[in-house]
Amino acid sequence: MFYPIMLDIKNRDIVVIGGGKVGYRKATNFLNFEGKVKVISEHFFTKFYELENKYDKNIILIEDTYKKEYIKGSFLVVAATSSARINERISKDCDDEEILCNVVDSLENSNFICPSFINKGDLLLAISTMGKCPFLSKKIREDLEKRYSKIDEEYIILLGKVRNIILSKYNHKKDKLLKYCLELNKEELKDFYEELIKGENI
Ligand SMILES: C[C@@]1(CC(=O)O)C2=NC(=C\c3[nH]c(c(CCC(=O)O)c3CC(=O)O)Cc3[nH]c(c(CC(=O)O)c3CCC(=O)O)/C=C3\N/C(=C\2)[C@@H](CCC(=O)O)[C@]3(C)CC(=O)O)/[C@H]1CCC(=O)O
Ligand SMILES: NC(=O)c1ccc[n+]([C@@H]2O[C@H](COP(=O)([O-])OP(=O)(O)OC[C@H]3O[C@@H](n4cnc5c(N)ncnc54)[C@H](O)[C@@H]3O)[C@@H](O)[C@H]2O)c1
Repeated sequence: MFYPIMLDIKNRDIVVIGGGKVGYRKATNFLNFEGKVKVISEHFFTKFYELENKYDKNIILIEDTYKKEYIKGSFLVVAATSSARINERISKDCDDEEILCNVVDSLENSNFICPSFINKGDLLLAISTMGKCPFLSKKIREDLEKRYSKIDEEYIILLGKVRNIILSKYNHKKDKLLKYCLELNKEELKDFYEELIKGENI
């Protein structure tokens, strides 16, 4: 069973082995969450070189065949080569070193998996099928993106501020007020925030 967890990967050493499209997707997500990513691969998908420009010191590309020394001391590993045999070996090496490992072609050899997700400011929605059908996770992600397209970073920050006022000043009717807030669009929520501050009509 895979337990959902939010992991702080800022400045943590993450090793991705395999520089193809799948390795690229995983590496990009780790970089966006401020991890330090080392990618080991015999060849690199061209878009990797754009990551070098964008993320500078947070990404290192090493053109080589996998060796165990590359994973030593790392926080997380992703085995994303096109060789099932090598991916399995990486998983065993990670077990020996007690490092968490995601193997992109084998659920059985993975002790963590990557969900599909939507991230807008401090809102994070993650979807997983426990590995049964990643394509369904992707489809649900796309549907949710359409459904919640109006939610953005500013809206979440504002909602956090409104909630703080409700909890501190109107705690006795917090359920009713929080429910009401979620019916408002961003502009209406801004007005409601002002009213809460002034203590009007609450
Ligand atoms: C969600 C997402 C996140 C991400 O990658 O970060 C993700 N896979 C995505 C896409 C995708 N993956 C595959 C296809 C082709 C269609 C198909 O086969 O279904 C597509 C669709 C596409 O690419 O369009 C093929 C595939 N995937 C896995 C295997 C191996 C196996 O099943 O054993 C194979 C067969 C490989 C082969 O050909 O041999 C395994 C895994 N893929 C997972 C995650 C984990 C379970 C997630 C869950 O619980 O749902 C898990 C277990 C491990 C992991 O990778 O962490 C990302 C969508 C991101 C987005 O766009 O939102
Ligand atoms: N989990 C997922 O989301 C998902 C999705 C699609 C495919 N897959 C699986 O992921 C695997 C990788 O897919 P891809 O499209 O990125 O493949 P790809 O062929 O584009 O890339 C694989 C990379 O691995 C490198 N490589 C191979 N052997 C190596 C070794 N011994 N040491 C270092 N590097 C090595 C190659 O140089 C290549 O750059 C596929 O085999 C497929 O089974 C997983």
